Amino acid sequence: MTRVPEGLTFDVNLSILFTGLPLLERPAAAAKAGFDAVELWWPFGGPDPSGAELAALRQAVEDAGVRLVGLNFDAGDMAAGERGLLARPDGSARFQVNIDAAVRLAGELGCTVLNALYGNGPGTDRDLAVVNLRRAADAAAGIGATVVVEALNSHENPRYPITSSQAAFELIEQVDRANVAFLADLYHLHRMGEDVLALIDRHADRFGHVQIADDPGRGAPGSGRMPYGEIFARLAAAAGYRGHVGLEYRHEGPGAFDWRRA
Ligand SMILES: O=C(O)C(=O)CO
Repeated sequence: MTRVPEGLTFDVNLSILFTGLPLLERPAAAAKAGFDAVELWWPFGGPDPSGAELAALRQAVEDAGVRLVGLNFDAGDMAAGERGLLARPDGSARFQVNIDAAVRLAGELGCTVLNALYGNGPGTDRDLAVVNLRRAADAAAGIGATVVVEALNSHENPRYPITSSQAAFELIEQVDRANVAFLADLYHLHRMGEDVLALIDRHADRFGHVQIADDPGRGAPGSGRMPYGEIFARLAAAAGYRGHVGLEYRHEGPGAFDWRRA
């Protein structure tokens, strides 16, 4: 049972929840479940989808009456384990093509958070990542959006080089753009042994977005051992962060959001 204080707003990640439905039916399912905001990993097979594909997604989001509040840039073949293109010499051209399409879609839907995953090694190139992040940030600035950098856990992502809040902060500092911030995915950080309560207390003002799941298992809050009652209380009290909290957990069958009613 998890107490949710006033002042926290949640959105549903439609790439990990409602996956039993076709993509275009998921925004309406989120609305029916009581949400007015959703987020997405890049949902297309390539970096530059057709106008018809983009229009269909836009229509589905608008018809459902929800707002897109987070969108990942194309991160390669996520189902095959790829986790971003930013720093990959063989993926950088694809990332650059995607910047336009992702920023355009985000702009049309009023989405102000764009997540750029770094890319798996071996062979990632830090300088390339910095160049690509600056390009993405400069394009995102044109629609008033922030680009976020996420740390993933190394148990599930053994070849992903950014696996701590500190590593993400260092990259963000190196990029040196006002609209580049940290995506605090509390599940990944907790799996890496970080003290997520202390992170919220000390660094909430550096968060551009927050995502949650419980650890272990990446299920709903309450399914694992993370102190979500306290996490929510600290997030609500933190002076620095007033954005959405993305529900990025797996759940099969009914009851995915019962923890909110508890
Ligand atoms: O790949 C993952 O696990 C993510 O959280 C991507 O945003």
